[in-house]
Amino acid sequence: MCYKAYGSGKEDSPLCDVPGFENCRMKLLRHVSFVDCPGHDILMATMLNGAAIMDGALLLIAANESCPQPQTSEHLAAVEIMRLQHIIILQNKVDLIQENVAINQHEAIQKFIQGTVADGAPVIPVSAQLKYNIDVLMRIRGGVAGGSILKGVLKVNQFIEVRPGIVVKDESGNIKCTPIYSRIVSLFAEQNELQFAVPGGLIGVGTTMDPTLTRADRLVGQVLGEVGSLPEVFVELEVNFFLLRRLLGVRTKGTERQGKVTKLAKAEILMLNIGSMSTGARVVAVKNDLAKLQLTSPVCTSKGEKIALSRRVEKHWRLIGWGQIQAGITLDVPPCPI
Ligand SMILES: Nc1nc2c(ncn2[C@@H]2O[C@H](COP(=O)(O)OP(=O)(O)OP(=O)(O)O)[C@@H](O)[C@H]2O)c(=O)[nH]1
Repeated sequence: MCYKAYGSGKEDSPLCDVPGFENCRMKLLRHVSFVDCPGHDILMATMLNGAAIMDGALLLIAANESCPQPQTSEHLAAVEIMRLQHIIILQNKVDLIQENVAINQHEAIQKFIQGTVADGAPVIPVSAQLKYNIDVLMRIRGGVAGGSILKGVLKVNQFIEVRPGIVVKDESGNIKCTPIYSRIVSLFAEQNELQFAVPGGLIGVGTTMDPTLTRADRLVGQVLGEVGSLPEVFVELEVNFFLLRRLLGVRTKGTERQGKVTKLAKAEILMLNIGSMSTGARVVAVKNDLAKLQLTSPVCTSKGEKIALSRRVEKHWRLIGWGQIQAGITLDVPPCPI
């Protein structure tokens, strides 16, 4: 799936301009409204009223003045009070200054926002009057997924899916998942832009996904890979397990037995770590070293994978053992629509 921003004059379902999809129509998902806030200090209350309904802010800084100006500090304070977390800083009027002045001011801006809610926000040099870089601003960036590659190669322009994707419960309480389909638009390791990425280290995967999907760690523990290559999505696992004799890292006095790990009990709740996914699980059956575990959230994994088992002991999740997936119940995943 890909996303594009158009002015409100555009038809609701324009034709897609991605090569290969020219005959597909796009679907209108969201309207974005811009509210102009007065910069002058006597109009601060008006600015605050406006900020109360906003999801994000563009903070304009004039490039031909020193930074910070008193009103800029005040506006940034308002952004903090209103807890706006999506901020883009625009260094405007760059047409009026030399490049070295712009670079010096960029550094001053970085110093100014350090430790504030705007720390790490992109600073884009623009000229509103000459429309310089306005296209960069208008290009809504897709979501970025971060993680490590377990096997294979990821390439720019590759079509990918994320599993389990969007998980919902239907009216009867049954879990349903819909994988997210997308395309890789960029790959990063540290600050380096890559054309392809291989296992080892942390990779940032820029995608065409709606950024609200990747925000606030919503996709943590999900698995990303080439369309059609990912393992199944499980809602129940059958594992053969091994329990530790004692809890690790717990001090026990004398011959006290507090630290002993007791057997798994039917209906007890455990926490499982499977790959990078943590999920709760209810023990539905135990026989010798085999246990059936009903998962609180579905997990994309495969038979043979190792899992860590934790139990809540005195308000903390403590490692009590590990296991290996033998079998399980999988969800029917709807086929890729493309
Ligand atoms: N040279 C140059 N002038 C600009 C640019 N952007 C805005 N201006 C000028 O700056 C002046 C102020 O612009 P406004 O858009 O009224 O600024 P504002 O921040 O909305 O001002 P308030 O409404 O008082 O908050 C105008 O004369 C604009 O023409 C730019 O990129 N380059």
